Amino acid sequence: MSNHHSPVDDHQVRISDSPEIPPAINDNWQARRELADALRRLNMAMLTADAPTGQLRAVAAVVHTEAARIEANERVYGRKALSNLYTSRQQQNPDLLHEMSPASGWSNAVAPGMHIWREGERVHARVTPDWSHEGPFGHLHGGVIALLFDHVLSIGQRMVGSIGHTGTLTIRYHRPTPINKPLRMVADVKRIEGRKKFMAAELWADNACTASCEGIFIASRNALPPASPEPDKADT
Ligand SMILES: CCCCC/C=C\C/C=C\C/C=C\C/C=C\CCCC(=O)SCCNC(=O)CCNC(=O)[C@H](O)C(C)(C)COP(=O)(O)OP(=O)(O)OC[C@H]1O[C@@H](n2cnc3c(N)ncnc32)[C@H](O)[C@@H]1OP(=O)(O)O
Repeated sequence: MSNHHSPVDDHQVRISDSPEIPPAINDNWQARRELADALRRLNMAMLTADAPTGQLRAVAAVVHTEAARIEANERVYGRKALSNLYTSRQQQNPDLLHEMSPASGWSNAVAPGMHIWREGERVHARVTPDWSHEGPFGHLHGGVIALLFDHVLSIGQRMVGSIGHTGTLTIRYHRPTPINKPLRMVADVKRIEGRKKFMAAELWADNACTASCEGIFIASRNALPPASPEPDKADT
């Protein structure tokens, strides 16, 4: 599982070129998306309903029972192991990051479900955080904003080669960011110096830029040079 020459390599992560969320890779992952949606709904219901104590305990018992049903299957821990499992079943390069990421994964109930796509030399993102991401009353948690920036910039690196680690993120919070409405993000690469990519991004709600971010991402020593014509061969 640790073979870094595996055909499944996170550095191959693709950026969509469509503002529409692509279909799940198969029916199993479609079902995972549906379960993640149900879990988000449950979480939101718990956070926003004046529910009686007995009802909350009864639902907790049911959910534990249902979780045990799923836990009884063979366990595969981590995106890499799961990707390798799918590859061994002849499904090419399943790109599970977009399903499993804690920032954008449609099949990860803790993610706010962000979609990222490329237009020209920029990446765009759309996300609608909700009450489960509240920080200041009625507004988005600053740490969630940092998560969204980190992820959009990380994916944006694919425009110019492979993905490197986040080295530094510098965020300026201009004004409180609303929740429960679609937010837009845009990111691009400002310059490349050796293994360092200098990136920038903005977060927009309606017609206001509520936060902006600069990020320095450091490519691995073994990564191919930036803007390689064959970025998919980048290695760890
Ligand atoms: C094998 C790693 C490949 C990277 C893979 C990364 C992510 C996974 C890949 C794909 C997943 C797909 C999508 C990912 C989606 C989300 C991921 C979000 C990204 C993250 O969530 S990722 C976790 C948070 N992240 C960390 O957990 C980093 C911990 N840290 C380290 O792993 C090292 O610290 C590292 C690698 C940062 C540097 O280590 P190093 O040894 O390669 O660097 P070195 O010292 O050689 O410096 C070389 C030049 O970078 C400058 N420099 C060094 N450090 C800097 C810094 N922090 N800020 C600004 N500049 C820095 C120096 O000043 C020098 O600059 P100069 O050349 O000009 O002198």
